[in-house]
Amino acid sequence: MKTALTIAGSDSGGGAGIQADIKTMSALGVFGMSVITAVTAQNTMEVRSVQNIDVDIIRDQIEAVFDDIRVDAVKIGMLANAATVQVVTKTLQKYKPQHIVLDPVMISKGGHYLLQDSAVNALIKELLPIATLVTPNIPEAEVLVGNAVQTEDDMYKACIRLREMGPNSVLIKGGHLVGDSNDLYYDGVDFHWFKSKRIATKNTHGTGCTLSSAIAANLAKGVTMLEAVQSAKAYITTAITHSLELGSGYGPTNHFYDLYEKANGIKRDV
Ligand SMILES: Nc1ncnc2c1ncn2[C@@H]1O[C@H](COP(=O)(O)OP(=O)(O)OP(=O)(O)O)[C@@H](O)[C@H]1O
Ligand SMILES: Cc1ncc(CO)c(N)n1
Repeated sequence: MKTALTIAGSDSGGGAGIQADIKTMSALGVFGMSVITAVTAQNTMEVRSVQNIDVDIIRDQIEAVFDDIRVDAVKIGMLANAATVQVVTKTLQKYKPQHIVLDPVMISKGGHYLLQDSAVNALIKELLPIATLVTPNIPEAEVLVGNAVQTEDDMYKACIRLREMGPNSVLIKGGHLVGDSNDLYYDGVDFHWFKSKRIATKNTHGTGCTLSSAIAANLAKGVTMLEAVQSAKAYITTAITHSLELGSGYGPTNHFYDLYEKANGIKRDV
């Protein structure tokens, strides 16, 4: 069985973070493993409090997995602070996984900081250069490139700038723009739009986590990056279409695999 490792924060509400990642990996038939960087007390409405995990146990979790189990792809989400960014980078450099999908999580939908401002530099200087793919949303892309990203033309420019910062490829997600929900991919040679109509729902908690985990799961199965992003976009679109009316805030996406299978005529390959 193919495997994927998520390095991210826990969301007690189950819609984002580690929980969304492992649900996505399982739905796509990949064995999910986790390194927890922070524990958030969170629901569909808010992040109430956060306990960051000590860097020693973060390093130990990564080593425990890699020293024993084959890791076909890594997904990185919430990293909380600069010390965590540094220990994750250093430990991954030791094991050199083939695929690292970096979702540069910064702020929750409710406005809570999930990455300290002081950690952004470390993320740019240390982690971006070892990423196979970086998947910022619009506000994250703006922070990383240092200027506004509001139009399609801005998205092209930001992709080029982000690629110069070191990752092999870039996917800027358009979920935060008005109009359709189109994501722009760039690998240094070609641009590619992954398009979907905007689905009229407030239940989009964890969409970024789900998308990046689906990409990592697909890469673990050995498809190309373009194919991995293409089918992950189909997966997230189905998961949002059938998102769940749970809680009073931003409800979670739906990882019921049969929906994805039916919507896309795809058969489970495990
Ligand atoms: N209302 C929507 N309809 C269709 N697709 C959407 C919608 N909202 C987001 N998406 C898609 O979901 C994926 C995640 O994008 P988004 O910009 O929401 O990420 P994010 O802000 O990092 O998510 P989060 O922080 O909740 O995990 C992208 O492929 C985006 O196009
Ligand atoms: C733990 C965690 N990671 C990521 C996000 C972003 O959706 C969140 N809300 N919580």
